[in-house]
Amino acid sequence: MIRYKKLGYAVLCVTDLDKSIDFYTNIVGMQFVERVGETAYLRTSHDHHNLILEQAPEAGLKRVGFELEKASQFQDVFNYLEEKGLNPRELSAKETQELAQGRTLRFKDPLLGVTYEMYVEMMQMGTAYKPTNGLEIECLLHVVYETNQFDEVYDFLVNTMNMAVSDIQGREMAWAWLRVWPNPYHHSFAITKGPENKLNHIAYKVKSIDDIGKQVNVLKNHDVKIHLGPGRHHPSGSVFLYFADPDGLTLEYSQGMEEFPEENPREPRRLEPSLLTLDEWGGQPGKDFGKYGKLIVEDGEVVPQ
Ligand SMILES: CC(C)c1ccc(C(=O)O)c(O)c1O
Ligand SMILES: [Fe+2]
Repeated sequence: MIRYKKLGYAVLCVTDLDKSIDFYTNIVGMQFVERVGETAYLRTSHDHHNLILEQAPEAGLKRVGFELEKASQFQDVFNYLEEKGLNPRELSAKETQELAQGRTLRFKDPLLGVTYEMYVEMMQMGTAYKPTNGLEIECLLHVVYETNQFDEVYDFLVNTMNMAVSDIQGREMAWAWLRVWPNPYHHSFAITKGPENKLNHIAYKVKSIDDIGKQVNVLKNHDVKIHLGPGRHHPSGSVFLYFADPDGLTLEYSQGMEEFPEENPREPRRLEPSLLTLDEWGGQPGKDFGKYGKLIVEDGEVVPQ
């Protein structure tokens, strides 16, 4: 049984690392930690990193890191993933030291090829996170895929990765919002049915509604494309704002998401597939919403679409 502390970090491949470091610090509000060669570490908390940016020929999502609830659980999770045939690999001491993490394992999503990592004891920085531009991010909140293997990916995330279902959408399910139980947030992962296997967006939780309002003006002043928002999602109840990073990847700022108790959580709901479910305030996503971002396989291959 996997028990998660949280969705800890994502690794994004970017085509111009300097430009992306500038964007994720000065526009998004993350704090730069360090750059080692073609890899940059950024944080939104005491953690050493909550986002890694890697210079690459194509933009997309390469890895997702989950922090386990307890270090004592690490070996059991390793054994469980091995039993499931996922071929986990424990990182060497050199690799974990580079990452500033304790014991860490990696395995590939058998359907989509993205690497998942489970780690414990990420190094805690001596100073509190200080937003670079005054907009306060609290954590990486969720990763969303579009997939043409919806039922299989759903089955894997729920029955193998042990994610809990918070809500689904459609008569024939076409959206699912999943939480990394017992972490309380409504979803740390979501999937939507579509023609491709790709990244849809990643979301960061901001501290207050003011951060969303202020960000609208920051984005306008810097000519950054706003895809949708501000608006309110019906599933999680959060207020959101979506915008494009320098490679066109869709990022979300989110505030006020529903939190679930560990004991006796409410049942998942089957929600109507309408635009008003996605935005109660009636917004329509721009044409580039969720359009860019490959799912990148660690050894360099791109997963077939
Ligand atoms: C991608 C869509 C528009 C979506 C829908 C609902 C929520 C939520 O309830 O929080 C999201 O975060 C989304 O990204
Ligand atoms: Fe989202």
